[in-house]
Amino acid sequence: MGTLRWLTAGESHGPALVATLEGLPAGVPITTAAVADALARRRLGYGRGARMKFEQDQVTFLGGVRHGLTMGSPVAVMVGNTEWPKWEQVMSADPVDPEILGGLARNEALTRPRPGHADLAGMQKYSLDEARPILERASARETAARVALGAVARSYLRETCGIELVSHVVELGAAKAPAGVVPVPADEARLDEDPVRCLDADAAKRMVAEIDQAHKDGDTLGGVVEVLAYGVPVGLGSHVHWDRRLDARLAAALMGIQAIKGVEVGDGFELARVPGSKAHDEIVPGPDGVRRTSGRSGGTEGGLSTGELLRVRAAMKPIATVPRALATIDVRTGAVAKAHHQRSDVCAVPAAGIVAEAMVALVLADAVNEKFGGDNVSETRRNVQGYLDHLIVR
Ligand SMILES: Cc1cc2nc3c(=O)[nH]c(=O)nc-3n(C[C@H](O)[C@H](O)[C@H](O)COP(=O)(O)O)c2cc1C
Ligand SMILES: C=C(O[C@@H]1CC(C(=O)O)=C[C@@H](OP(=O)(O)O)[C@H]1O)C(=O)O
Repeated sequence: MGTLRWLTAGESHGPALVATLEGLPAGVPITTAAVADALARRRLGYGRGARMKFEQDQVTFLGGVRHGLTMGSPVAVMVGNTEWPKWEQVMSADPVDPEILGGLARNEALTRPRPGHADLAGMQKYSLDEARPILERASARETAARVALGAVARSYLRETCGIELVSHVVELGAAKAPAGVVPVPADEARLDEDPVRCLDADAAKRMVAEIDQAHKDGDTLGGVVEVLAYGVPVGLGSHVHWDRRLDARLAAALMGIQAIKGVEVGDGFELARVPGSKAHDEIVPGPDGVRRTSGRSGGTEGGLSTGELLRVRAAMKPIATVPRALATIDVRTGAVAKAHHQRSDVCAVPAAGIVAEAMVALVLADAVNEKFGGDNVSETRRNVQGYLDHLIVR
């Protein structure tokens, strides 16, 4: 909707993912190391599959950044797959000798679509009789490209508005963190050290046990992540049209993450179950300006940010590649079969939290860019300050 544009391309087992981000001002600090750190956080998490251990993300900026600062030109970043040599023939852009391909186990036709993945509907839509060309792009490997751009967006938010994000896992399978656990940005290192990125030690233990049990049972798990954004100024997004609403933009961005099936803003669905007197955040005067007595709205009202803590949640369904494979058909014969299964994550909820942070960062960066503009971050900063200094109600 706003003024930033971004795209990703690349397949799960291709040579690399690429991502571009257009519309940022000059002067946003970003380095290869900062992006690599963000990508390393996405690979963490108890329950991830073998691939996360042996593969690395190789980061290369291809444009838009010079000596650690953006230049105002499109930022282009490449995330290389170190697994590529094993897939060079299977995923070659150019035709490969069928005799060579025929001898590769890796190239075996995937004709038994997995319920819950994009396999079957993708094959039907694109008229393909095997799932490889579908799953390669449906795979959440693509989220590495988003996280790379999210690192740039986060830096922009920090530099212009002092916005800081933090995410955590609030539910995993049947295990729940106690209500009211609200991390601050300074908790990030502690969260990243926890195997399930949960701040409550007892809940974290129960979450790990859930994953162990699922692993034993040949099963998979989903969960719920929460993203918090501190320092969001009042007035991002707008009430004037559906696609300008900040809550709608956040929901679309979170729902656009692979396997996310539900989004809540603030207390979300719970708000539907309580009377108005217990659903809203009362307005009171305070020494530093108007304040709210609670944070139920999650920091948006009428599609606008309120200046309070922004809080959104995303619910992830369990991984579709269930080891104890689900019923399907073989699309070439029509016969009843078990879905194809290779290595896979048992649970990727902690990683989904890092991806959710990136998506929230990109939405907020877009909304900040739209409201405050500027061709250099110093100009954006002046615009932010000028706006805050002249707020009609403070
Ligand atoms: C970080 C992350 C890792 C994932 N890892 C796997 C995996 O190893 N195996 C799998 O079948 N699905 C995995 N998924 C989920 C699939 O990408 C997802 O189920 C698929 O795209 C279909 O989901 P959809 O119905 O939301 O499109 C992962 C998702 C995320 C966000
Ligand atoms: C590669 C990543 O996640 C992948 C996401 C994914 C899926 O189906 O979404 C399936 C798995 O890939 P593979 O089938 O090759 O083992 C995950 O490892 C990553 O996050 O970097």
